[in-house]
Amino acid sequence: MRLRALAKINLGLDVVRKREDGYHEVRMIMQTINMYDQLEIDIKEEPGISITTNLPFIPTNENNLVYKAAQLLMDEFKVKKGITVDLQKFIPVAAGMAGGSSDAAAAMIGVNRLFGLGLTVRELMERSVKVGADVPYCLLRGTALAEGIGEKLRALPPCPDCYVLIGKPPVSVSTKFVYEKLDASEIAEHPEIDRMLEGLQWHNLNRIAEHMGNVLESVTIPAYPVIEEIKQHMKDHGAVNAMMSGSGPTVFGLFDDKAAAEQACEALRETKIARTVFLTTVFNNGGRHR
Ligand SMILES: C[C@@](CO)(OP(=O)(O)O)[C@H](O)COP(=O)(O)OP(=O)(O)OC[C@H]1O[C@@H](n2ccc(N)nc2=O)[C@H](O)[C@@H]1O
Ligand SMILES: Nc1ncnc2c1ncn2[C@@H]1O[C@H](COP(=O)(O)OP(=O)(O)O)[C@@H](O)[C@H]1O
Repeated sequence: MRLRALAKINLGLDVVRKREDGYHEVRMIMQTINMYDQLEIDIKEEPGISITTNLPFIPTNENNLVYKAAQLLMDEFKVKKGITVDLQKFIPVAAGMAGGSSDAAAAMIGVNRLFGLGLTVRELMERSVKVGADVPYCLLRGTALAEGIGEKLRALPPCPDCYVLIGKPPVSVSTKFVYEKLDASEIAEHPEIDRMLEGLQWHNLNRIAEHMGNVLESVTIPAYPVIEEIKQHMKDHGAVNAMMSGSGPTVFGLFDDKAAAEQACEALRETKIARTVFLTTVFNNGGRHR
């Protein structure tokens, strides 16, 4: 069975407070984009989970989020057989795009279908937060408000169609490191998530873009100033707005004009400040995972 694991960007990311257990309560506007990893999942007679991948530096053992997600369901339902998973990664790793979380979500969809477990997407979402805070959203997809640690989700009116330019500098960022460095009581400026919600309600891309903000930039950008350079480059080349996604270091720029987006993409490639440069669109089909 072949499945696509789609990447996300955070159109807005606010941190409300730090909890006793170290996790942070957030208010985020999530958006799925048309950039994806591909999973080929099949049943094998012998028990166990065997993972192969095109990237030599990511784990193929129980540290892979695909392994964790599949094992969670296979243990609960006492599945006797095993699975093989071939994971073709195209989403940048440790980039703030939820690549691993989305692979985990796809693995849960796959195991549920292959073994006929009969769980609804909602039931998978409830279990998936154990694998990672972003996994429930990766199961839901589309435009959504995420609260709690990211697992309390409300589907929102879809983000207006637009072009999304991705630029990832050649550095990797650990989500844990960024949250640990953030002082939640000292956030200078909180993004106006409610204004963004209005923008979505009115289907107004400019209104949404105007209020984009990510409090984690205050940790990641001082560590990697190249992020600011990429943002500025996108804005100078016609982006309606540009911002860091999640804990970074990936920057995305939103464009309402295809020609401008293509020119900005070419110009960013030429600078070589970003290693991965990719032009895509927002994904709003929702519904069925394929
Ligand atoms: C920042 C965000 C924004 O969408 O995404 P990424 O940059 O990772 O893509 C998420 O909040 C990341 O979610 P996710 O990557 O699933 O987090 P987890 O694996 O559950 O947690 C990794 C570490 O981040 C911290 N963490 C995570 C989520 C949260 N709400 N508060 C936290 O403090 C915890 O220290 C945890 O040990
Ligand atoms: N399926 C997976 N794909 C990518 N990384 C994974 C996966 N499973 C576990 N990891 C580990 O998780 C770390 C962060 O993964 P990733 O999901 O790409 O980060 P982010 O959520 O910031 O985009 C990596 O450094 C990698 O070692």
